[in-house]
Amino acid sequence: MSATPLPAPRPLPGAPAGHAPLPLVVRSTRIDDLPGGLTALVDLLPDTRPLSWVRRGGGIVGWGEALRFDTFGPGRFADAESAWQATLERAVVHDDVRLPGTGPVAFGTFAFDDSGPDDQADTADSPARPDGTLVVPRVVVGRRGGVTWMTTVSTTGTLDAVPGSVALRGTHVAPVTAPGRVTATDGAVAAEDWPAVVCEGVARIQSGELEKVVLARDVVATAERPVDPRWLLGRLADRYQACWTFSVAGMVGATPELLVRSEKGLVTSRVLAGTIRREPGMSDDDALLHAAQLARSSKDLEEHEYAVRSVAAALEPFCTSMNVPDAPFVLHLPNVMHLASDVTGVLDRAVGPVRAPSSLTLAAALHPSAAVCGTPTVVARDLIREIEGMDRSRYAGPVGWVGADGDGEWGIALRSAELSESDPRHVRLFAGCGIVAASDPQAELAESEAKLEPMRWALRDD
Ligand SMILES: C=C(O[C@H]1C=CC=C(C(=O)O)[C@@H]1O)C(=O)O
Repeated sequence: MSATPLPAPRPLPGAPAGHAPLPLVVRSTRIDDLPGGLTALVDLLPDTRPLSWVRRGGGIVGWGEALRFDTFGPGRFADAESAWQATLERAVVHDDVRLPGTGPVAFGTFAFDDSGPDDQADTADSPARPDGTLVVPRVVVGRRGGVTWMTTVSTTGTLDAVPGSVALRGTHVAPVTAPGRVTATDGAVAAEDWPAVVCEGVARIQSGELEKVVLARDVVATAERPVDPRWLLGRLADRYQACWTFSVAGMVGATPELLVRSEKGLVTSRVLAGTIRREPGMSDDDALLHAAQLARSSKDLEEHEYAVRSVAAALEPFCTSMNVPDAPFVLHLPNVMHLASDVTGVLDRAVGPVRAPSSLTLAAALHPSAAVCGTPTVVARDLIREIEGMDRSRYAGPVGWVGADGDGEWGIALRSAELSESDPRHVRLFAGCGIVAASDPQAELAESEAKLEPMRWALRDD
């Protein structure tokens, strides 16, 4: 698919045809009547198109669409950035809170690859699926430290009359519905056939064509009832506390991997690669033994090193100084443990035409890291296209949010699922594994099952 011109934003309600769009009027105010707890934010969400970026009870959730931009092809990031900048130019902002995530905010989700599958439809009946989506919600509720706020976005050119807390009390949220019985079937490549795909990846690496490739598979889950994204979000936010629980335009998950956070000139990336399974019910002592085994595994350390190098190389041009840890730590999650490195840098304010690059621009520069693609990047991406046999859609692409000053947080959409637009009972779950010369295909299949566990568990009706 080729780049298409920047799509015009959907017409604003209240905007007279042929006239310049009305300004977006954005107001953030403190609110103080929200209970504490890991799911307090996601519990506020309505069932339709909920937006979420939540971790350890903090973060932001949103609902309603004041504006939405869909972008396509290789220009998916740049077009979204231009649309966001144009939106900000006509925004009138009253921000009484002034924290990261207050004021105007856009949630986004982007496809892994910049060329969709050849057979992707593009007709009036079935328009092409966008490769990037930015949504400016009508309402955002956020929490950071002890401060909770609400942002409202008006497209009628006037300040909403009702202040945050009052508006929140008046919000009616439909009860969350459980999915009922869920059955899972093979996705594009059957589980039993997937080791052969990994075998091919290993053979290409051993032949010297490349050093690492990340290969993924999908599973299709069908629920008895339409899947309520809030069912998934509440369970994930509660259990996967070290992860960022996200929901944007039908892409839902709890990712442990932060592609980039940009905040007040400091950039951070949590790089993950190298995995060991954590069996259900494993004792803390056994978990520590497993962690030590992972930290010594040369195969996992090699996988990790490629990922760290790719992130450091992509961030370097934007930074005046950087800290790249010499050795990873082990991140403990309920289902797996990962080798992890937090790469940090100080943003060079002089880079970029007018001001420092936004978090979205940084995410675009970092994507795809070797945690989800491979080394060298282009060879790995081509091999994925050639042998993976699956449309990744937005799995392993950037997902997160950007604010008015460009600061924001973008994760990699892992441990994720894509809700079907056409049948709300259908969900695609994804998992992938970094493959190096020493990878064992059956062990990678088992690892992919462990990585599917969070979404399988989130879909469970118990
Ligand atoms: C590609 C995925 O995980 C990446 C992140 C952490 C560890 C990984 C690994 O050990 O292979 C992967 O690089 C996935 O969860 O689908």
